[in-house]
Amino acid sequence: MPSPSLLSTPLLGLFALCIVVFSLSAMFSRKSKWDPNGKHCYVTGGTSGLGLSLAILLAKRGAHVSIVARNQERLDKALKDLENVRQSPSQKFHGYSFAVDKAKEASAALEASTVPFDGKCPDALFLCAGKSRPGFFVEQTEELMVTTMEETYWAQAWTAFAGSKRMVKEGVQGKIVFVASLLAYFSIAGYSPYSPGKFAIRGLVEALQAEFLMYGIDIHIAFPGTIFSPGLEEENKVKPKITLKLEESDDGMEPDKIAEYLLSGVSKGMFHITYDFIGNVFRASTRGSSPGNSSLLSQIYAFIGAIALPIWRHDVDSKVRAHRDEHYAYLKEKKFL
Ligand SMILES: NC(=O)C1=CN([C@@H]2O[C@H](COP(=O)(O)OP(=O)(O)OC[C@H]3O[C@@H](n4cnc5c(N)ncnc54)[C@H](OP(=O)(O)O)[C@@H]3O)[C@@H](O)[C@H]2O)C=CC1
Ligand SMILES: CCCCCCCCCCCCCCCC(=O)[C@@H](N)CO
Repeated sequence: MPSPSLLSTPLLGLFALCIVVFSLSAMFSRKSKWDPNGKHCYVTGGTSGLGLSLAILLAKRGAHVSIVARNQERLDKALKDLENVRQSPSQKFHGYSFAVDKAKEASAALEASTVPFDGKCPDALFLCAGKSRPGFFVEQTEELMVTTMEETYWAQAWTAFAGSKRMVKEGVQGKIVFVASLLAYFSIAGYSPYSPGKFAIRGLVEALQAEFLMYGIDIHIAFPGTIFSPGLEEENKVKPKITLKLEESDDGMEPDKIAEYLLSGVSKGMFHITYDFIGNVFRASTRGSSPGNSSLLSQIYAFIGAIALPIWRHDVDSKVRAHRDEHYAYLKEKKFL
């Protein structure tokens, strides 16, 4: 039998090699961090939950902030919140009431936001607007299926559509930051009206990230887990019981915390932004060829995923099967059957 010292020599060598590779990749990937100070940041959904937290955080970091949402009262309230954290008299804060899930309105909102900046396009678009209305697939109507795609996918895609045309025409080397969800990596029972739109966002950004290298426009996409927001309270009122149960293993986080992680990911130049254990595991296990997903750390998360995800899948599926009788009773009660 080889002595322990002989065994440890190749192991030590491998360990040293890993450290060298890791340090070299860290050295070469070190870029200067993006700083929102003095930049015009445009935040859709900036009156509630993650969007509001992000708008406040950007204002605290010295950015000019434009927020967009439909409800005027909440816009006014959010603008007061921004005033409360003002860092300098030169900062500009504006609110615009538009429905960004419609192409014309998304474009008009962006146009309006350029007025205080001599017609110049914002430097960064943070696309937080979105809505979730969970439910069972067989209970959806044709209209609901289309509306939910608007509320999730188009609510972000139309702004990116109008924004990127402007950025390219004006030569703005800006940023477009999409907010998907963990449910853009996988899904669970009850999210058929929501997950497809978030998956579609992921598809769009994979194409944009590749194409916009030509313009120097950076694309980012965040994959938050449960956010304790007013939106979550609303969706939980209609969320199927089984969905609530399957979500229990995600602890959830306050919007302020997620806004910090999101902005930190953007500043560091991360493409797929995940920040918690579950997010990192799903990102690394779904990584494909997306930039930044092949680091040593990602390989470790992928290894954990290879073991943990089949176990989780088994658990989720057995909970759904156990729910079958209750679900049929529910469908009868709702007169679907
Ligand atoms: N809450 C959660 O658990 C999770 C949420 N997400 C995603 O994160 C993002 C933020 O969610 P959350 O923090 O819950 O936010 P909220 O649901 O609390 O707030 C949504 C914001 O978006 C605005 N908005 C929604 N639809 C439109 C629209 N069509 N046009 C203009 N503004 C719109 C709302 O204002 P108004 O209604 O006045 O227009 C509000 O400002 C969403 O994209 C959501 O899908 C991702 C993972 C988990
Ligand atoms: C190691 C592996 C363990 C895996 C555990 C995974 C449990 C995840 C459950 C689902 C969480 C859903 C979060 C996003 C919700 C969302 O986007 C909506 N609320 C929209 O508002």
